[in-house]
Amino acid sequence: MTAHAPGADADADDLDVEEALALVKEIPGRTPGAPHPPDHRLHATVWTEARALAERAARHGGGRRTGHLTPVTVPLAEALGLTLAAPLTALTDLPSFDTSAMDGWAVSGPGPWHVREEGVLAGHTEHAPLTDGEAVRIATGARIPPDTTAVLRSEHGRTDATGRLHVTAAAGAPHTVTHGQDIRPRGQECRSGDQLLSAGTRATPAVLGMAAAAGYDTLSVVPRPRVDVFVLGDELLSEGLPHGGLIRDALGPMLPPWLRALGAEATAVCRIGDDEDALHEALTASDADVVVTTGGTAAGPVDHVHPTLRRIGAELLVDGVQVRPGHPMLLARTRENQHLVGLPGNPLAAVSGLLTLAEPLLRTLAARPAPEPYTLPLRDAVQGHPYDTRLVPVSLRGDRALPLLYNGPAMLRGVAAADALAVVPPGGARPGQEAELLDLPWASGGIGVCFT
Ligand SMILES: Nc1nc2c(c(=O)[nH]1)N[C@H]1C(S)=C(S)[C@@H](COP(=O)(O)OP(=O)(O)OC[C@H]3O[C@@H](n4cnc5c(N)ncnc54)[C@H](O)[C@@H]3O)O[C@H]1N2
Ligand code: MOO
Repeated sequence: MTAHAPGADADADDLDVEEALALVKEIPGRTPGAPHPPDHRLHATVWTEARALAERAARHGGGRRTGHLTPVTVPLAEALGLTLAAPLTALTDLPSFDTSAMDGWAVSGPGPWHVREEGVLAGHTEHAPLTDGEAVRIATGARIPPDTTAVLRSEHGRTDATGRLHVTAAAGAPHTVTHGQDIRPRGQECRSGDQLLSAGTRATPAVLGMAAAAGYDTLSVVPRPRVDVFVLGDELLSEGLPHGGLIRDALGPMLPPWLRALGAEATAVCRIGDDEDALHEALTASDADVVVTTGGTAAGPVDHVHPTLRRIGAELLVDGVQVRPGHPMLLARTRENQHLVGLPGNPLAAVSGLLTLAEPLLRTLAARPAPEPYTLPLRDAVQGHPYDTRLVPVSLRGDRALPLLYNGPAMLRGVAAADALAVVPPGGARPGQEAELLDLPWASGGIGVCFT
């Protein structure tokens, strides 16, 4: 199975005549073999630079040097998945008192010991000091009475008929009782004021547990960027079968959970037809940090994104990217604290725009770390575009990436079965060639982790 099948054919169809000719003939004045983009595409941004620009864009908005949104304080349970805005500093010693690590007896000095009447339970307040030769029953986690020298585990001791406690033997030798045995001393894990985690750490379930243990009720975190999604197009149906030239909206159901996996707060999708005034109204009314539009990015008669951006005086930061699919994608600063990512309408082109422009922008606003870049060899050859980077859905099989079919701009069939998108450089890739991979969030983090 290779990528030279339905999707690749569809992608080849997408080349204009000038580009297609460039595949087979040299351009005068150029080094043989070195392709040159046609003039009308020179303004399109190189793919890697577009990603860097999207990351930097966040740093300019609102005069934020770090690029991330202003931190907020939230209850622990609401911090899951967010980034800590301040170091997590212990508010207490841990353990906060000397505790027993085992169920058994707190003992003082060498045995045998006289056992006190009352037991000691976890969470109870301080007990009277032990005297030398004395023991008291103790539970795991209970506060150690003063002058305890060790804890004897319940399975290592027995009381005789007179109530005295003795160490039992194993394999002929008595269990040892060393000084401090099975006692967790106060401050063993940390002292009050110790830094447990640095700012920038992601609040995982384990971090929430650590914070609670260290005395926190709330955490200072970078909030999720709020995203409004505007789906453009008169031809879109929200239910039922395609009919009469109308098709199902594939992006409305896909974008909010995907944006959430990228760290955003995206709830409602606003369906706007091919109506320039409605788009203008929705855009000027939005107070979201980021607006994501779908469709209407090209130069067709009802492609209203560019005219609307001009109308509101937005600054175009990226206007077309040298990537397939998705080359008409755009990024604009609509106002001081708001950006707009214009995703092309073709569904896989929209995915490409999501990973090229929305991911770096949202990651920076949410103060998330950039994913570690990695590569794998491609199992099969992938046909390249002459000038543009290609993003091709792949399935990860052991230590190889298998390029998937049905990777044309209008298709989701490939990406729906994929674990990642392979970055294929201009000119294509040979079998076995290493390709950079962009993981799909559910493949790397688990679907539950991403979308809760
Ligand atoms: N003259 C040119 N035409 C086109 C160019 C070009 O460079 N010159 N680029 C092509 C490429 S590449 C793409 S991608 C599309 C981008 O078009 P738009 O962003 O303006 O999107 P639309 O025209 O609105 O739609 C394109 C296509 O996608 C379907 N679509 C739109 N929204 C959805 C949705 N939510 N769910 C499913 N499908 C959707 C729409 O019906 C169209 O078939 O422009 C090319 N044209
Ligand atoms: O057809 Mo277009 O390459 O952006 O999806």
